[in-house]
Amino acid sequence: MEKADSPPHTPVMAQYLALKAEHPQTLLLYRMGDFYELFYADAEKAARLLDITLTQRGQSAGQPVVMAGVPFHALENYLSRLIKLGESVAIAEQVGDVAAAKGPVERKVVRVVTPGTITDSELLSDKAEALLLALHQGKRARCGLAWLSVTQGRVFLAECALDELAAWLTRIAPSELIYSAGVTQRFEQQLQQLQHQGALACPLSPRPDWQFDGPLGERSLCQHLGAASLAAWQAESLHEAHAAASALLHYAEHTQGRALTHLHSVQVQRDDALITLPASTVRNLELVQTLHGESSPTLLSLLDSCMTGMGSRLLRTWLLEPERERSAARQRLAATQALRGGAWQVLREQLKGVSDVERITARIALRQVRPRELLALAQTLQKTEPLALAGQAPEPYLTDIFAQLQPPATALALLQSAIASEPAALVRDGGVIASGFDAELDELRAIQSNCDGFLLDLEAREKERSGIPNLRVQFNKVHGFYIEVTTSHLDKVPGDYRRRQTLKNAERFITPELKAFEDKALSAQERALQREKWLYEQVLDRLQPEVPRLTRVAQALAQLDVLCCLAERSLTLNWCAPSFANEPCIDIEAGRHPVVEARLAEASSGAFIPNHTRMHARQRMQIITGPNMGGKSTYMRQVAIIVLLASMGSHVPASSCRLGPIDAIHTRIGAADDLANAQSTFMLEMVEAAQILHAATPESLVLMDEIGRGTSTFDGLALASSIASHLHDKSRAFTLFATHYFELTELPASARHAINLHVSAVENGQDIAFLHEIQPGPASRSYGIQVARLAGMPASVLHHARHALDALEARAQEAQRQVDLFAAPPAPAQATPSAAEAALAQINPDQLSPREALDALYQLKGLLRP
Ligand SMILES: Nc1ncnc2c1ncn2[C@@H]1O[C@H](COP(=O)(O)OP(=O)(O)OP(=O)(O)O)[C@@H](O)[C@H]1O
Repeated sequence: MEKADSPPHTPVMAQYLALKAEHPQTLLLYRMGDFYELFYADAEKAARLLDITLTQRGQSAGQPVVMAGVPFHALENYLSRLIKLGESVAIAEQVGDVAAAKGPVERKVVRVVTPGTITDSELLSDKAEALLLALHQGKRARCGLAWLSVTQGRVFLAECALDELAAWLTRIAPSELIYSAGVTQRFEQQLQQLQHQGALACPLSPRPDWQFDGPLGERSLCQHLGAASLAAWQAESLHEAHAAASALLHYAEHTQGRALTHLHSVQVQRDDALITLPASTVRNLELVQTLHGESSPTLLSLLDSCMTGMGSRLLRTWLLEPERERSAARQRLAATQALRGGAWQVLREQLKGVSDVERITARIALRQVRPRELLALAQTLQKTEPLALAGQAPEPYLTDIFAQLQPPATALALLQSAIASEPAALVRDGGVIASGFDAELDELRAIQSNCDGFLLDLEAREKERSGIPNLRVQFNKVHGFYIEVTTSHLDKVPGDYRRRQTLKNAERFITPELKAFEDKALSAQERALQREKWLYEQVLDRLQPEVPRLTRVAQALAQLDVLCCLAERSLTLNWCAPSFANEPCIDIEAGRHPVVEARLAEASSGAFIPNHTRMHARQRMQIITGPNMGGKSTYMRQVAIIVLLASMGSHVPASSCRLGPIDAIHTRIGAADDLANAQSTFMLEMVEAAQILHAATPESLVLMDEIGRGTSTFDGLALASSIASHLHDKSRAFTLFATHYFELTELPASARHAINLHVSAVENGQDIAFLHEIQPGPASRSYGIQVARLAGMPASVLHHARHALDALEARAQEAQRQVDLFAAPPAPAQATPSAAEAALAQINPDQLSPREALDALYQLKGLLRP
């Protein structure tokens, strides 16, 4: 911007540019009076994004200064819009003394607001966590992950193989991802591809490579935990994750402008500890988003009746991170069962209006908390005290939760005595500290409030002294205190009056007594404000040691809220408690799809038809046939949803459910074209199916819906039959396989762990009615033309189709030739060895002298020549 021969920048612009140089990737909002200004390219970008006016003012370094600004009081509104657009914003405030400054007043970037590190309640969704994730490209196709929500104070670590990254990223769903600028180009492309595919819906920012320093990350984590090693957290050997943690902590602290003193725990997530839910499963089962990207109706939207944002966020985590080991699920079920007795109602009533203790606590630790948040915290802590006492329960998990609810007494007492009952929004406005908390503040305030009395008294005295009946003592911001005398009485003005201002019909005066009072009153106001700011900082200091206790209260509130929500949902929706078995099984009696059931109830369009599912070691595969619209997809999804709900420790929509160990839920459903990546529907279908065949184990649940339909009939049929055989023979996963290929119904004849099921429908003349019942055996036919009729297809087309169908069926019968789709294929032909390979096979290296070895090498090389 500054050319060699151009004049230098103005002092203000020089200061701005120095700050901007430290934040090149970030929009810099630079405080000037009542505005935050953006300059040059930032201004142009902000003008575009926020639709604010771009102006030019003056010149600096010989160039016009392009700028755009937002009023300081509307900052939060503009920030929230920028963050939603994925932008990061650095805020430079005036920190120096305006009066004392020579040249521009000192400014500093006090915080950087980024999508993954926001803490302001106004900018955060209360139902979802804002997570910052650092990703490290490790050795041998391993990745290190470290993530945190600044408002939670817990760091998560994980390591995974590169090909599992998509599933991890979908599950974590970060709001912002940082990675090293030194990763390979291929790695970076893969990340961008995940972003295109929707597995990663957040901004990606490269950070300097040196910040991804494993040993440094390990040391920083130890420091935060106050421990000598990470062994107690079983995190000492996760070197790739340590490198990610190093960048994570560096970045998070950089944005907050201070150390994260409230980081108190580290949790390692292992890929074998959680039930694998690949991105496609989360999408296909519409767990947290519909296929159209809306947040309702989904399983989460149906499940979430939590009273607090903390509860909603925890519920989402429980749903997306079910553990393979079932002790947590058992614990939650037992607690829910105890609450179902009636306590849930009372407790939920008390949880109403509870503030977001988790976020407020983090903001205390970061010293960003606002007065009204502290008031809300005090009110909540007051509530949790009786809650802790009321909730005596014989159930161990609940007893634990209630014990944690006991609020820290000192924190509560401090907040109650320190914070005014109706504090101003910001400390700088004053009126935040309660009266009675600090004698000096009370005294300064007394001077202000005695003001009115003194002025009335002075007015009366001056009226009497001067004999001017309409004399008035007043105050305005520009001229301060004055005595106003109308022109007609000017002759009576006493000699010690000094003129301050002349108006059309009056003169304004000051007296020595009034001047002395003015000095005292104005300085009292200024001093009271200073005192309040200081006291507020003192309160924050005294709250710091309480942060861990407050965090535990927050966690207990969140858990209680989720458990009460699960109790309420199970009663309202008539769900049953699942049980867990050690042997492989999925045994569901009268299962329902909860979201479809709710939709039917809402639309009053008939009752949901429950269906049973019986799968065990000797019955692992169901081949499901039947008409379109018959309910195959619904049935398969309902099984997966019930398995997932049971695994997270929720009741389930069924009359009974018994579940063996499950390590993953894989789904291959539907066909959404991936236009962004120019992958055809069929290609995508095969990619997903291939991933499943590689990953599925005998403890996995696999849903395959109409695999192979994206290509020609023979190709599709051939692929579908070989995929089914692989799942049955090799993976031996619990498989629900819905298909329109009748030929596949022959599989159970040769595959002893497979059975045929079909969805029932009845035909009445040309009409068809779906019964939505899963019944044994294959479907007799597919009713495609009847469904087309239901869809409103013109009668002439249906007539034509029916004729064509008759002809096709007749021809098929004539040409019927048994093809055994499931016969084992001959072994792939062995290629005959080449001359070089044959010669090589003859060589025994142990019997060769060095000379002979060299000769052999030349001979082999000779054989390679064309
Ligand atoms: N068990 C059930 N009880 C009541 N209604 C159901 C049931 N199962 C499905 N339905 C209704 O039938 C509709 C179609 O179901 P679904 O999409 O599962 O059919 P499908 O057999 O998979 O069809 P296609 O083969 O065309 O994909 C659902 O939207 C739902 O309204």
